[in-house]
Amino acid sequence: MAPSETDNFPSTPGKVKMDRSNYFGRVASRWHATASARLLSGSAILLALTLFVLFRISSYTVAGRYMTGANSVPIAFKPDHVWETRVRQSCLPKKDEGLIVLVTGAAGFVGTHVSLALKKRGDGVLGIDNFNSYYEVSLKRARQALLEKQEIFIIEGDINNKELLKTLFDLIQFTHLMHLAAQAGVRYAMQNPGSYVHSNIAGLITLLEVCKDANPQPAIVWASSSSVYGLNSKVPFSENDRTDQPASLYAATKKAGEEIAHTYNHIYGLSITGLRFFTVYGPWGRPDMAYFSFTRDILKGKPITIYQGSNKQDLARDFTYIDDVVKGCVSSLDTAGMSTGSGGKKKGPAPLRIFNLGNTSPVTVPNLVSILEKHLKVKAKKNVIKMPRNGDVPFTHANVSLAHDQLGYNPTTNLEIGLKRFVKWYLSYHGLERPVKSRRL
Ligand SMILES: O=C(O)[C@H]1O[C@H](OP(=O)(O)OP(=O)(O)OC[C@H]2O[C@@H](n3ccc(=O)[nH]c3=O)[C@H](O)[C@@H]2O)[C@H](O)[C@@H](O)[C@H]1O
Repeated sequence: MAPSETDNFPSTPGKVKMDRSNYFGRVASRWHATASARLLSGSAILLALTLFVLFRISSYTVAGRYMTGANSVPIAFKPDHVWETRVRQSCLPKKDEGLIVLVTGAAGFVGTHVSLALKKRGDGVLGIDNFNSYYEVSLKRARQALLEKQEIFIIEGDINNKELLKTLFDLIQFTHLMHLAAQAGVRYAMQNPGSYVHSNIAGLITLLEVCKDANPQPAIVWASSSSVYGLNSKVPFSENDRTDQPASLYAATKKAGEEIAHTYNHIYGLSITGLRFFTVYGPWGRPDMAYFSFTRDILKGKPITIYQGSNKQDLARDFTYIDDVVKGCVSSLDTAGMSTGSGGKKKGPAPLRIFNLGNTSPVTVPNLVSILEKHLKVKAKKNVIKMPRNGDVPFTHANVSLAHDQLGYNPTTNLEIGLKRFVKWYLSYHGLERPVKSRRL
């Protein structure tokens, strides 16, 4: 029977339905055409099978030794002598009473800076990072090289790998966990929601499970986010303001993390401090953030998109410089107080804290762009559009009195100075002495 007209329409856009009878006829006639063709097809199948087996073996070996990617299932982990020695050396404090800190997300922006600061003052530091490809892996590798120069070892592994974490905690008595590994980015949550659940919820729980079983338990400091304030309109944001109206899945996972922290503190006596970071920026920063991607595009002469709120209001952020945030992190570790449990059992109440780490002076996005234009000596091509419904909030503004009182936190870097340092780093990292292809201001 002749095929009807509709049979030849694509079933899915881009996929064309095959005329099966003709297809098999064509394949059959080709198959019987010559003996050499048969031989060739046989070899191709054999080659494909060999390659498949080799690929399976090699991916098992690599993943088995070093771990798996962000969304894969962790598999067996076998440490060797060299690996153990590197772990022990990295964890060795260089001063009496030095902390021994496991830093998750150590190849990330904040993780790199915190690891360096701790090592510099003589603490033992071990990093763990899964080197996922959310943004340029080359930047994470460059940060890793920076840490290696200071004898900080980063284990390539995922925080969902419980076996790997248990191996580490059996090997080393960590006094503290600085948990900075996360799926960051507010808007990306609409594209890849699963990665937020994987890292910010499942990964956090895996870590807490291992910490509560450790003996002694470490004290934990971890990165929450200013985004938990969501649609809260009371300014400046204080720690006891509403955080039950998240505007993005990213914010919702960070808020969930705060509740999960409460549970583990309550049941197991883990000392836990959550830090609400306010749009942290600076050298070695994250390419997905506005100040970084704007710099890249302005230098390339590409237009940048600036979002505007309702009634054409400019969006504003309490941009916070990395050095100030690092001081807040280190001070949080120093003041964390002990976990009280052992063997999975709580022995008494332990600290449970939340702090804002912001700058206390919001700056609008157009102002951020003006400062960048000045430092880059290039005029930006601006495309101003209404803020899409993408999880963004109109503004953030931190009240940091609590962190000031309890951590001695005192941010001192304004956006003008912080961006100047960032631009200097950006140009030298990319080997650009001064902007090229630019329209001078
Ligand atoms: O404090 C946090 O907890 C979060 O801070 C950061 O989120 P945000 O404050 O959203 O920073 P960022 O993306 O740099 O956008 C800055 C501004 O530029 C605007 N923006 C952005 C992109 C663009 O193309 N145009 C634009 O106008 C945009 O609308 C916004 O007004 C971290 O990424 C996040 O991981 C989390 O840590």
